[in-house]
Amino acid sequence: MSDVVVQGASVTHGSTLAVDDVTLTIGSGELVAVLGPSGCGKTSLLLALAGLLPLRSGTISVGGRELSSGSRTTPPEKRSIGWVPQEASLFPHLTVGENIGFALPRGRGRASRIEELAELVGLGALTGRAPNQLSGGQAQRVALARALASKPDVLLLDEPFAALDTQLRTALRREVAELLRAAGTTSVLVTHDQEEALTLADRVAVMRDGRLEQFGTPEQIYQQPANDWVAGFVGDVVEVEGRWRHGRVSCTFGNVEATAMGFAPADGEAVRLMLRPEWIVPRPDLLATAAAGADARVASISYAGHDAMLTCDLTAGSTVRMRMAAVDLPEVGESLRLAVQRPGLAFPAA
Ligand SMILES: Nc1ncnc2c1ncn2[C@@H]1O[C@H](COP(=O)(O)OP(=O)(O)OP(=O)(O)O)[C@@H](O)[C@H]1O
Repeated sequence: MSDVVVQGASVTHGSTLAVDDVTLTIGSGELVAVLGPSGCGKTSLLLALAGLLPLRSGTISVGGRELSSGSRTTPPEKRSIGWVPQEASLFPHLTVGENIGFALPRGRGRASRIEELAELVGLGALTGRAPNQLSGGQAQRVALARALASKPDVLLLDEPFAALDTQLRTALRREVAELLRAAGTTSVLVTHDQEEALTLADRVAVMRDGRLEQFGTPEQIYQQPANDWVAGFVGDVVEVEGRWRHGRVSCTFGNVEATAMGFAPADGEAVRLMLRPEWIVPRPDLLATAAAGADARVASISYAGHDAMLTCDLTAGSTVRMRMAAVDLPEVGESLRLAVQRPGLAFPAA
C-alpha cells in the first residue's frame, strides 16, 4: 500500500508561510491534482512530499511510514518517490534508453526493463535516439519512463505538460493518466490548469494562499464548490440575488431549487444564487407566465467551436451568460425564455 497521508502540514520559506496546515489523504493508486493559482503553495507541497523541503509542522506518511515531520525529513533518495519535472530535463549525452535506465542498477534484467518502460510510454522504437532528436512530447514521455523505472511508491508530477502546445498537451495528459492508472502508481500532479485537473484526476485538491480550500472529486469541485472562490476558480459563474424559501431561491428565474452551501439560511433570508452558465437553458415550452423561467434577449454570442457562450439581457433588468452546445444556436437579438435546469447553489448574501 502506498497511500499518502498529509496531516496538518506547513512549509515556510523564511517568513513566508507557503503551505498552511494542509491535511489530506491520497489513496493507494489514486491520481490527485493539486490545483491553484500561481504562488498558492502547490510546488512547495510537492517539494515537501519529495523530501526536498522540510515541514515546519505536521507530518507526511507514505504507506504508514512517517517520512516528514517538524523535526525529521527522510531524504529524497530514501522515500521511493519519482519526480517528473516541468521540462523533461533529460541527460543530453545519454540515449533515450540510457536516460530511462539511469537509476536502474547495472546487471541482468536492466535492458529488458528499459525496453518494457520504453514500450509502456510508446517509445519502443526510439531507445537509441539522442534527446535532441525528440519532440517535446516524446521527451516528456522519456522523463515519465525514467521516473517510473525504479517503481516508486509515489510519483510526483510538476506541471509536466505546461511546456507543450495545446493539442499535444491534451493527447499526452490523457495518455499519461491512463498509463498511471494501469501501473497503479499513486500520483500527485501539480497544475494551475483547471481543465487539466478536472479531466485527469480522481480527486482535486484546490489550494489558495497556502491553504487547502477543497479536496474532492472533479464533479464535487465543479458542481458543489465549497465556497464562491473555488466556484469562480474552477469555472464560469453566473450569480443572481434572491431570497431563500423552503429549499428554493426566489429570483429573476422564478423559484429555483437550490442547495445551501455551508450555512443554514432562514426563510426569507437574502442569498446569492450561484449557477454555471450551462445550467441555464432555453425553454420555449415554458409559458411567459410560468413560475419558473425568465424572458431574455440574446445580446451577443461568443462561438467556441463545440459550444458557445451567450450573453443574454433579461427583460427584468440584469444580464446573464449561458453556455450552449453549438448546434441550432439562436441569433443575436432573438427572444428566449430561459430556465435553470438543475439545483443552484445558495451562498450567504455578500
Ligand atoms: N525559495 C523561496 N524563497 C522564498 N519564498 C518562496 C520560495 N519559493 C516559493 N516562495 C513563496 O512561497 C509561496 C508559494 O510558492 P510556490 O512556488 O509553492 O507556489 P506555486 O503555487 O507552486 O506557484 P507557481 O504556480 O507560480 O509555481 C509564494 O508566496 C512564493 O513567493
